[in-house]
Amino acid sequence: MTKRAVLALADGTTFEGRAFGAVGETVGEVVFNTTMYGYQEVLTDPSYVGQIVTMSYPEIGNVGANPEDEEGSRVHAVGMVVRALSEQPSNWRAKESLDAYLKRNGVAGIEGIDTRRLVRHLRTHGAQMGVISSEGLSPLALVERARSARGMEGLDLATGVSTKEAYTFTQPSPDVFTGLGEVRVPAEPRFDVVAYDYGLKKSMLHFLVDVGCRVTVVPANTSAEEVLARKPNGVFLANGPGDPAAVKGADRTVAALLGKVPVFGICLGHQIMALALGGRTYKMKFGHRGGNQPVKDLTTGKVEITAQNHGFAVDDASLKGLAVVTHINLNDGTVEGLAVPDARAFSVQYHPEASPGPHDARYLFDRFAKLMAG
Ligand SMILES: NC(=O)CC[C@H](N)C(=O)O
Repeated sequence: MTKRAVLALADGTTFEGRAFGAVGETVGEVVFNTTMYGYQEVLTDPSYVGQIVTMSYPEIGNVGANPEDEEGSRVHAVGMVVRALSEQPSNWRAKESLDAYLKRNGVAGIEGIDTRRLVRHLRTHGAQMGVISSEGLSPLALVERARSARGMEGLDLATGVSTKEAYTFTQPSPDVFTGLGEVRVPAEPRFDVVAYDYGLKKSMLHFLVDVGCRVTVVPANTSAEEVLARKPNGVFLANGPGDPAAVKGADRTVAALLGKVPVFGICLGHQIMALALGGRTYKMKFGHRGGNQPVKDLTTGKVEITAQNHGFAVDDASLKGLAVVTHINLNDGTVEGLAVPDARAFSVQYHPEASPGPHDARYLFDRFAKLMAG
């Protein structure tokens, strides 16, 4: 039996649909993702903590869910909005339907929504707080609830999802992804890398291993001294949820590492690196989420199609004299990458590990390996 559900936005817009996944109520920032596949990687990416994800592609759930495609240890998004939910998964890797998967993870979804209208609305009026509820409250009461919910700015969510203990990671990408022979993993690791876990995606670790790293993952609040005491060949700054400027002490810690060891940052890691250099970050109107964002590598002139998931960005002007902008987004001109050659440090706002998305930017992991090889 399908239950009626409502999606209410803080600006007063409401949508009616049917509940799927866990029944109940959830509050989060309503954002949209334009990727056509990979909804399970999206849902389990810890960068989506506190967010309700709208998939702009209309048919979602077709390939069900399976354990290998999880990027984090559970569903981290707090809600999901889709147009047409497929109840009959058709894929040899599927273990359960998307509906069952969300139920088991305790996350609420709403289907039957005009996601084209919703996405256009968010694009025009900006990402905003919203509520999904199947508890029979009036849409007006739900709008009130969305209005009084706290937004993303100033929220340190990374510290909460970071690992509590350090651990070592040595597994290359699973065969299902490398079976085409495109990746040759060195027999022996060549580099010891410390990875700061701000809410990392598993694929990043696999890709580091693929280029010859033995990775030690450490909690977000690990001091620079502790990291340097491990004598790593390089430090990796991972992705993560929330406002980069709110991650406690991270900018000072990274500032203390820059110049002492090669550094590579992705997404939240990139934003934290910019802050560590003295730059600024700001909240975007609706962010970039999807697998089709064009980015130009200014160092080679090449354009790559990239996977992205971010709601904050680095302020270009704030980097003047502090770092070189190496990549820009061709849709809106925002900063997509920076480098500090003297410090052997670089970072990108987008996701070279894709998952989901195109693999055009995989070369960046090799770039990091080359930097460490000296
Ligand atoms: N994927 C990420 O690391 C996201 C970074 C940050 N939370 C943002 O929204 O911009």
